[in-house]
Amino acid sequence: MDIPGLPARRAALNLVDAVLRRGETLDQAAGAALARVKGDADRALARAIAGETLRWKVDLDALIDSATRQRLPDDAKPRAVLQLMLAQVLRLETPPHAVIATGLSLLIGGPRRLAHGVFSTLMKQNAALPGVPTLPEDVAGRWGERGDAIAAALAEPPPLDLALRDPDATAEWAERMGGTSLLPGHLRLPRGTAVEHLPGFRDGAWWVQDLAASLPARLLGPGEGRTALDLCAAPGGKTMQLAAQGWQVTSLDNSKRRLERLRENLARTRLEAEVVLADALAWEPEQKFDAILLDAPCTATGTARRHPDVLHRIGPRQIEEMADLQARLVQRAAGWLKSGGRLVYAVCSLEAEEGEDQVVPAGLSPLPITTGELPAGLVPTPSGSLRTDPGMLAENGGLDGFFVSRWTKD
Ligand SMILES: C[S@@+](CC[C@H](N)C(=O)[O-])C[C@H]1O[C@@H](n2cnc3c(N)ncnc32)[C@H](O)[C@@H]1O
Repeated sequence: MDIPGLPARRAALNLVDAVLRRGETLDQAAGAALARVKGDADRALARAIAGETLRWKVDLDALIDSATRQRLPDDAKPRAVLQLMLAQVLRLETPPHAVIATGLSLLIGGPRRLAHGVFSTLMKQNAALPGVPTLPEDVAGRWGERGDAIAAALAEPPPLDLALRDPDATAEWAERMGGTSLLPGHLRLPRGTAVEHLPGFRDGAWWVQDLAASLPARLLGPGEGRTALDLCAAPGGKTMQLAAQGWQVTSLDNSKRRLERLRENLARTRLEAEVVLADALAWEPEQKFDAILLDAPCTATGTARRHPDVLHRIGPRQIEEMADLQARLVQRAAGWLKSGGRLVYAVCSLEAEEGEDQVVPAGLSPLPITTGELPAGLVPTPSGSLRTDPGMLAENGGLDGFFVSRWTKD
């Protein structure tokens, strides 16, 4: 018989292992890792332990190394268990006795004694984490001078952002839910707010969408019945925005499972789109579009606040692979645009290869983004694109990292 709380800790260990050793995302790993954990609360606990462990891993390792005479190998199980134990005491305020009972049960023999010794030493020393997580060295190198501000934004999970189906009702919803708004149609609620119990969820009055993620569709403006292709559309955040903005939307994605979520989202919000399951690298449309939104698959490093796994599983190989796929998708999309049409390219990545370094596709020219189209505090780049990162708008709770360009066919 497992002691109470042990399945959640074992699941957290498996989640972290799947990220660090197999390069899976936390979401991909969740299905198998959480299968044996009963109850929403324990599943949420397993995810929280794994998330905080990955968010603070460099600092947790430094604490562990400060308390061992001989450095534990990176892949040693006692190190992995100690990371989880420390994350619980130092980040989730779990009492040490509960952490010891559940943590040490994941080890046997010498490793158990070793982990107990290291943990006790650190507790006696009142070990603490710094105010801001230390970025892994390669990540800090990539993010350069913005690294410190971004790291500061990673210290806590982000607030909850909602996109409202009816932007004219923003003030009404803000008052009803006690949130703040940084743009019409945007509502920000405190972090940890449980989504399903909020008013308006069942009626489809809103959907969860980070402020930065809401900007690409806004940059296509009102649709007035014209056609828009949402390429790489699932689970449909931007499809819903485009439909709500009056576009006649075709939503394409190559993931059947994710398109099912898009369909559920459309049904809940009572918005419409034609849904296409296809590979954008092979598909050919019957007619051209007035607007195309390419929210391309990417490394998603801009979402590190919510998905701290990206701090550990994204490197030059993944970035290059994605940049190459994005360039091919952009080139195909450019050919499907009507003359005078607009193409918005977006990635939730902080990597220049996926953003600033992507070239204007042949046959299109830049349609610069203007300050007036953005929330207060954000400005376009000198070349008229938009670059956001989690360290921006810090006093308002930050936003995800995105890169967005807008082009037009002359
Ligand atoms: C960044 S996500 C899209 C998020 C979505 N736009 C939203 O706002 O909810 C990228 C999507 O690209 C899809 N994708 C990846 N490669 C694709 C391809 N070759 N053809 C079509 N869709 C693809 C993935 O299944 C994923 O749903």
